[in-house]
Amino acid sequence: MGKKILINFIKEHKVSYTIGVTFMLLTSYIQTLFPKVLGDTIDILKVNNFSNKDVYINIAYIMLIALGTFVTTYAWRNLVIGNARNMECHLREKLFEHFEKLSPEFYNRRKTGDLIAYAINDISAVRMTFGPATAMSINGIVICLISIYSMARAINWKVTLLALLPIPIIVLIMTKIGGIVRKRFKKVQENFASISDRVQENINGIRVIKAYVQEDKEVEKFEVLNEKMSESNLDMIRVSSYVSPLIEICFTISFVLNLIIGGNMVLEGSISLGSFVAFNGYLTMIMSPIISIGRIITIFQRGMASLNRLNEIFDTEIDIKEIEDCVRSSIDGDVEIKDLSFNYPGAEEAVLKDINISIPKGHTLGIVGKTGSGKSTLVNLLLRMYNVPRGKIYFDGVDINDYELKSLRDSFGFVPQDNFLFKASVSDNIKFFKQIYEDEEVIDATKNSCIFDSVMSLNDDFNTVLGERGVNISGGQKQRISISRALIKNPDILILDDSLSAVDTITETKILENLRRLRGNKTSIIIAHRMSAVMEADEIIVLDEGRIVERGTHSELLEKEGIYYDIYKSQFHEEDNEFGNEAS
Ligand SMILES: Nc1ncnc2c1ncn2[C@@H]1O[C@H](COP(=O)(O)OP(=O)(O)OP(=O)(O)O)[C@@H](O)[C@H]1O
Repeated sequence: MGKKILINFIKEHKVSYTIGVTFMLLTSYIQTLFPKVLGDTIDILKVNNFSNKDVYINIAYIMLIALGTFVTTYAWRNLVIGNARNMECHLREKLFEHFEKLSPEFYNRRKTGDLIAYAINDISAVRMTFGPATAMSINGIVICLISIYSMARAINWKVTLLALLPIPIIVLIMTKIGGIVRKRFKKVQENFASISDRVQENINGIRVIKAYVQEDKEVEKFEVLNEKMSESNLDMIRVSSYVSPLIEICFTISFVLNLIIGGNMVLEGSISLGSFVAFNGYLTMIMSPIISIGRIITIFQRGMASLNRLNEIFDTEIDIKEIEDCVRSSIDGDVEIKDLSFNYPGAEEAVLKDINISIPKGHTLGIVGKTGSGKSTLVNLLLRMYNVPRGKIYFDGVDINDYELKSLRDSFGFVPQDNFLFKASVSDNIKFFKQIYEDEEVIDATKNSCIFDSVMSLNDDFNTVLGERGVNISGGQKQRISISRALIKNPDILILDDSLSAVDTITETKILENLRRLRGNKTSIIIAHRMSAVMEADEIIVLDEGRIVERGTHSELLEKEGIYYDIYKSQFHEEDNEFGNEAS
């Protein structure tokens, strides 16, 4: 898939690539004219009473060569290297698009740092391969071919081949070293991913780390990773450092051979001094691309390793798929769950068992139960965060799998348990960057979720920029801003997953009153640990180990004197005690 994206990109840009490569070939050709003109000039100057005109003509040639090299290099660099930058941008965009489509399950399995490394390092390594390394290869091959041919013409094939004798040895060394570099580079990338993962985790969890005084321990752990990273880099450098000196030695041998044989030929008069100078000019010219072979091979090896890593991600199937003729309309509000059982991918035990629920449009369902009983899993399935078997969940009589994902999820206003705020203004966090809402609507949403006064007391009220993950406001304020984000949508189905847990009981009562007023004819699902949040619901289900063990209205459940009754009693007993203590 990653390779396919690249091939398609190259096909789409074939015109600019063709023009770019043509200019590149032209540059290489023009560059190889220089040693010949220089040799000719020396032969002219060597003669007594040389013609000034001939020298001026050759100087003009040299100037033209410089100008030609400048113009053609400028053109190909803009086209080929420019295309490589565009390719990088295109690849990153595709990767991000792919990331957005992958299910939460994928992110449960992967390390964040790893994914960041894909988006930064690997894509950059691919760009280097298809930009500078490809350009250097083409340029090098052309220069080498023309130079070798010109060397043979300047002296002869025998001396040329003798001078080039060390080159196959150089290529062999390069290929061997390249293989080792690739393996060691993979290790570097893996270590980089671990480092970026740790940094990310530490930044996100800095409060917990500080609260548990774990800073020194974390620094120690980081040092171990950093050492490993440095070690793997040094391992790579240890091998790649051989490259330049080995090549230098090989070329020195070439020059010595050439000096002995070519110098003697000049002395014997079988070749002119100009031809000897031109020959050496070509040999020097070959040196640069041959020296670059090491770098080029390393870039190619890295690029291929990165492309393989990217391919692995691009080939990760988007496991939540839409059918072809999917329903593109939004949900009206009827929810029907039939005999639903669910296992997390790869898990043996079901976390939901034989769930049957019917929520007519406009009703409110309350869900309570011990932690880990499956409440969040149930609402996540309603949003199809995981695949749901056919015939288990229906909205307005239509199977969940028949809905277009966008229409399905757009019908919900979801406040997840681990609500998330962006590093953006309060207003943008509520609108979710959609400029379709009026300021009045933002204000109403905050009033209904009882956060308006708190927002107005912020430095820049609705324009106050929240810290990453909303750190400059309290947990309860964060929850209420997240509720505002759901309410402004006026969704067909509202889901609050334990979203009132950090709100005091008086504010909770106000928010619930507002919800009842606003959502008279709309469906709502409220998950809560505090019974006060679900007491008014049309139906309450009690989950225990993935099963519905009790259901009914608040008063029906109290009459049953089961789990619900026990939790209710314990909570209200606590509150009575609290009030009692306060009064005393
Ligand atoms: N991504 C996951 N992969 C595998 N198992 C999971 C995953 N998410 C949750 N579980 C497991 O599924 C069970 C139900 O979890 P869930 O989050 O639905 O419970 P919950 O009732 O919402 O709990 P809480 O009240 O603490 O939020 C738990 O045993 C949990 O360990």
